[in-house]
Amino acid sequence: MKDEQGILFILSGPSGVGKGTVRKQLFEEDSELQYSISVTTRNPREGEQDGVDYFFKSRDQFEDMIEQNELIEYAEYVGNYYGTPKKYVEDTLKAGKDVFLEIEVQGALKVRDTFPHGVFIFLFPPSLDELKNRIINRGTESEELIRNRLLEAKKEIEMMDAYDYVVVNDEIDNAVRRIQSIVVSEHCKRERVYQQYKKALGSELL
Ligand SMILES: Nc1ncnc2c1ncn2[C@@H]1O[C@H](COP(=O)(O)OP(=O)(O)OP(=O)(O)O)[C@@H](O)[C@H]1O
Ligand SMILES: Nc1nc2c(ncn2[C@@H]2O[C@H](COP(=O)(O)O)[C@@H](O)[C@H]2O)c(=O)[nH]1
Repeated sequence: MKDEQGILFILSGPSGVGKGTVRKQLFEEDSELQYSISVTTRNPREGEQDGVDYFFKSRDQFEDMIEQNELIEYAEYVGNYYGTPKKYVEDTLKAGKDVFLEIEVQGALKVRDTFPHGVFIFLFPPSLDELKNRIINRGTESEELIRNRLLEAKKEIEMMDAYDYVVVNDEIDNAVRRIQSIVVSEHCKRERVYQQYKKALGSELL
């Protein structure tokens, strides 16, 4: 028996740890989760598409969305805004489907306030050297931006105790398997709660 509401999963962690890579593989293998596409004011990277990777907006457009209360959370991260559209998340959860966010740490902590039953997963690098190598080798940021993202990473890693799960992204396949196990486990927990209620209320629920 499934809960009426879907479950909100939040994947977070420092820049370059592999959130996007792991999320893409997870979605190739798991069609049950719904990805919430974020809004950002940063410029598209080569190959990124509006409405697929992000909704790309100007700062004015983003600030209008803030004023109109259209975002569950937003953060200013290394000079650009990033935010999660409220309507898509609320409607999808209400329809009983699980929603998956991939966002940075300041924003994730704000989501806790409005979705205390969300499942917060911190993706952790096998080492800080490896984290640095991954950002550098991705080749999408200038040296200055890489330095700023690494400075943020240190602060972000300090916040990992606020999460429900920490998943090490040593190998992509391993990290995906771990997240899939979390998804299954969270469904089982909710199933168990339902069974307890069912037992307590007896035939009224049947
Ligand atoms: N397990 C892994 N082993 C080796 N390389 C990896 C692994 N996971 C991701 N990578 C590589 O690390 C780089 C950063 O990955 P990715 O862009 O997914 O990180 P991210 O956490 O989404 O970063 P950002 O927050 O900056 O968007 C990419 O070049 C990706 O191919
Ligand atoms: N607080 C939010 N953070 C978000 C959101 N969407 C993405 N992100 C995170 O921003 C950084 C930088 O992303 P990049 O694409 O420029 O590398 C990264 O940690 C993303 O996970 C969001 O809606 N809210």
